[in-house]
Amino acid sequence: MAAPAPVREKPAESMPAGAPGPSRRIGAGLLDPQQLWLALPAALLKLNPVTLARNPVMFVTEIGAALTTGLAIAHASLFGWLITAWLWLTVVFANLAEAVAESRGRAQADTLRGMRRQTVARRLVGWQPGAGSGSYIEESVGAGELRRDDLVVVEAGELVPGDGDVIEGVASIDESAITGESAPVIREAGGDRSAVTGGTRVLSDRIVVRVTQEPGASFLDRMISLVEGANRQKTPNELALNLLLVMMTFVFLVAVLTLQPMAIFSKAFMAAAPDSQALTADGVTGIVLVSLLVCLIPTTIGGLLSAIGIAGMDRLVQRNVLAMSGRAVEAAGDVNTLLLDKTGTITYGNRRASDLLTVDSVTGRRLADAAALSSLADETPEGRSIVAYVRDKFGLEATVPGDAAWVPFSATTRMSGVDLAADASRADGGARRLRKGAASAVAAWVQENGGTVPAALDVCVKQVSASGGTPLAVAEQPADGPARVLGVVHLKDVVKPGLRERFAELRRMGIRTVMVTGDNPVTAKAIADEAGVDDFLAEATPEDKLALIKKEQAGGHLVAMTGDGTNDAPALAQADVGVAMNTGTSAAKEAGNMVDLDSDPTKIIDIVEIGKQLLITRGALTAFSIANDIAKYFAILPAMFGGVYPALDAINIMRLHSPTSAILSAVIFNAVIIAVLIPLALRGVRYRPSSADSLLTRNLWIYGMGGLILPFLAIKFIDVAVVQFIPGI
Ligand SMILES: Nc1ncnc2c1ncn2[C@@H]1O[C@H](COP(=O)(O)OP(=O)(O)OP(=O)(O)O)[C@@H](O)[C@H]1O
Ligand SMILES: [K+]
Ligand SMILES: [Mg+2]
Repeated sequence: MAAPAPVREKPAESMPAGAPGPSRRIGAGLLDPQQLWLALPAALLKLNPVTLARNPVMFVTEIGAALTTGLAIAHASLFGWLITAWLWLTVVFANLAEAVAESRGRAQADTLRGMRRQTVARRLVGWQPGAGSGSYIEESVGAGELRRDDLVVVEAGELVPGDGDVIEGVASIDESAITGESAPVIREAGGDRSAVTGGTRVLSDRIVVRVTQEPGASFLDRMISLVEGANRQKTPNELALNLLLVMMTFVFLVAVLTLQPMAIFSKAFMAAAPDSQALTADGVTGIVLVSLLVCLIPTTIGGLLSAIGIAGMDRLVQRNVLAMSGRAVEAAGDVNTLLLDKTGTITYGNRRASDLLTVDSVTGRRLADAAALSSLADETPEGRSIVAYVRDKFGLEATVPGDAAWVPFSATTRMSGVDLAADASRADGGARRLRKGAASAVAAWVQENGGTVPAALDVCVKQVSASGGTPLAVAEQPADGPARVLGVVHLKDVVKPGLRERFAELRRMGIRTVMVTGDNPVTAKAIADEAGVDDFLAEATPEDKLALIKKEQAGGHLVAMTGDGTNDAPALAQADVGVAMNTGTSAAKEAGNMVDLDSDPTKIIDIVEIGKQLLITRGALTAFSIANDIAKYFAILPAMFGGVYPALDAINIMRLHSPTSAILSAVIFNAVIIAVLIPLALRGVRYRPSSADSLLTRNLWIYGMGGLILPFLAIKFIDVAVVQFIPGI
């Protein structure tokens, strides 16, 4: 088997824009008028009151439009029909915003669905690791029939039939169908790069995969429903804002209803004043009241709210991040602390044996033999690399001894090894126990078993660690004597490039980066310095990682965690934003609430920016919406009652042509502003790295003031145009 190629290298600072693949399609945020046109049928379907009822502001607007339609039919007037048309347009524009946001995902969902081809799976029955070919049977089944824990074999040229973890073998895999990245990636048994995704293609070698999905619940299925926004749940923030909008709508509804007697009263008055006939015609009072209500309720934000949320998710998908919950996207906007796993996240994650260092009088051969023997059943990449290194360097072909009890690696013990029974066929055939692992764990094991730890171990460990390598101490215990240290294996890994600049950027955004690793403090420090993180936690067990997150959260911080390993899973689940590397294990991907298809730890910067932008866009458009409703109040009220209550003339600052033109202009503005703001809702307001608070305040001011001033100018302008083009208004 060929030596595994390094994981694809990928500059961390730039995304290859426009690279092929399903996730990079429409230019981010740009709204092409054709998109609006194509989304129109979907927008019209959304007029169905049952669907619209989920959006209370627009639901009330639709009821209003239905009412004025009835009134316009009963008492036909140009004014009545114009208002009715613009009220319906208001609802259609709001639906259009949501439909356009959804349509961007739909195109991608179609591409993905095309990939969900029915493949044939080669299911293994009765298979055991290392089993010979006669001991199990292979059967062909449709990929759709695979269940969790089924075992399948996939060979070069075949499609992986379902999501799962590699449990035997190493293969290079083409994941471009999912990630849009054409360079093949390595997937291998045992380590943190074991997850494979259904629909990807094995390019070389042969792997056995344990299926981790139930039918219909694959990664691809989840990705499809995600990009379609099919079962998008409202986030807690959205629900809170929605509640506020409902309350405002209710208050204005009551306010407008209580105007009804006043309106009737003023109608009697106005009937006496022959110059203001317009508002006294039959049916007009109802139309005016509905117009007033629709202008006062927060239609702008009510119409754009859901599009803002969908667009935020969509922006993530365009950067190859799949967010499983909208809540996580919002939390990302407020993150203060970022924890990163070392191996596989900050480094490429293929730790390989590169040297052996003996202590005291131990011979290199003896250390090599012990290291290889203790690794024979160690299916981690580290374990396999040790066997391969010893074979290549010493020509030693370690064979599986008859009676061996394997001790598998665990992140908690940080050791692995084997207990060998006496074997006369070997030169050193006595029974013995071998261990390899983190130096502190192995040293403790040696002491527990009657041995002493030589000073030379510390020297070797420091030497390896100082270079950023991972030292694995190797020790043995003969049946009749104390345990002793044999030496150290140097495992090398490579730090991903470009991290330093990106972590500096995070610092500017007010986010502290902390590397957490199971490795020793010296290695951790070397890698932390090289990568430029703010802080690190070494010799961390999965429990330590979890505890660190809980501690940060107890201090009121929102925590993001990026990781790839099964041992990161509890922490990924606990974090407010848990980003799993796509190269990682299924456990990690299931625990987190986001998956980065590019496995780029600095992607969190984009995620945070998108989260902040989402929060700011929503805040800004809410401020704008409420401010411009206030302005409309000044346009309509004086127009309605100015003739009856001359005192109202004081607030009639707009001096619009006539009561009817004033009301029509306000309704037109109210509808058009939704359409005008669709691109902004989809693209998000401009974002520059700086603290979220000051940004939010600044935007609230800009959009609040803008929302207050703009309607005065725009309504005045529309009024002039209306009078110009529609005589008799
Ligand atoms: N196959 C193995 N056999 C024995 N010991 C190992 C093996 N792999 C790793 N170790 C030791 O256990 C320690 C913890 O490894 P683990 O992969 O759990 O780290 P981690 O917590 O995921 O942190 P990171 O991935 O950031 O390095 C390693 O630093 C190493 O000393
Ligand atoms: K409004
Ligand atoms: Mg790890």
